[in-house]
Amino acid sequence: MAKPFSFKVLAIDGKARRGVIDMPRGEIRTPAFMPVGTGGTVKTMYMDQVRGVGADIILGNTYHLMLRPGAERVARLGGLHEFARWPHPILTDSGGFQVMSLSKLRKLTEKGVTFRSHIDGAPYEMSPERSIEIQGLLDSDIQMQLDECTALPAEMKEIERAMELSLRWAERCKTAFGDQPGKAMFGIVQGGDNAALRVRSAQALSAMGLKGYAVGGLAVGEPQAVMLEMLDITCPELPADKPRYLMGVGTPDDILKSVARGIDMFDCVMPTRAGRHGLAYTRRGKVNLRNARHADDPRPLDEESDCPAARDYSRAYLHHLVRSQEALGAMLLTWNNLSYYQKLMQDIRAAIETGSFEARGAEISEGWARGDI
Ligand SMILES: CNc1nc2cc3c(=O)[nH]c(N)nc3c(CCN)c2[nH]1
Repeated sequence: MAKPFSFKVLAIDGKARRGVIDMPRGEIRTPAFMPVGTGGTVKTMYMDQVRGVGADIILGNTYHLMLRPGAERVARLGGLHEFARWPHPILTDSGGFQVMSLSKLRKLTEKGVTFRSHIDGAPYEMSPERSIEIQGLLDSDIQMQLDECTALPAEMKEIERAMELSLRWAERCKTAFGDQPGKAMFGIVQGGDNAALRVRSAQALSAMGLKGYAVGGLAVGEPQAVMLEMLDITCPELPADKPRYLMGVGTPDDILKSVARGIDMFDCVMPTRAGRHGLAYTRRGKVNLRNARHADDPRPLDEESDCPAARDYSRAYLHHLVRSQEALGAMLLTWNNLSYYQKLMQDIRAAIETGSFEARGAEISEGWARGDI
């Protein structure tokens, strides 16, 4: 690997950072939003469209790909980039979160987690070492440690146990990952909604000198205020010269407020999942195309957008597609939503560069509040 992994902070506005991650497969402009490509596909999108809306990196999932088509098979076929025809960076989640939220009959021990596939019930086990091995077979550029995400609300003792286990697993993942200059392994801060545990987790992970840090254990049902409070507590404990990735977040409002607290990377199924359910994200807020009020509306979603899905199709047509459950409905709305999310990130990056993040954020939020005429 010629080029090693590097992160540079180019501008700071308050606690918001504009940066760039440089990797052999390309650069990642931060703050960045990663479209979720769970099974090696960003559902209903061609990869050149995903690139076309401005995504620099997508997310893949160890859990899904190990079950189907299998990590060794993807490796035999040249790795995930070759398999899915996405030549740019890919971040893969480690599988722990997905095991706990999707699989059946799972058993968690110090060694790792054993579980049965939600697809065919076959038995599997996932240790920190196996998770890193699978992410290597996928040829993932940014690999996540195996962790245990505690569902909230939870007792402090339970949160503490999972946080400490995740720290031990971070050490094992660091050892298993070894020294791969062109790739990165990120640690994941746990600690639930408990300030002291969050600080302990962040400090212990920082001491491991990893290339990047995720804030996990959030967006699991807690109020936004609690999530933001945990960011206020956690971000200052993480190295300022390393990327910070808030896992599973979020709505456009979550993203604005989290960038303001020092987060650099996001992933969320919302834009893609909402697109498949008839929901459009626009600069004037959300539009539910299932609603009959759109049946005769000749206007596009956003005449000023540079995305054809937002500019060239009437709401009436989109309403028709959604009501008729036509595949094109999900395709156009997903395309619109990912385009809107990437435009939001582009606005955020530009605003931080010009020191106008707070004002621009207020303008963007007012656009949503004005609502869709
Ligand atoms: C939707 N909310 C949400 N919270 C998460 C926390 C973790 C978390 O604490 N750990 C890991 N490994 N993944 C998480 C994910 C999956 C991110 N694609 C989360 N998603």
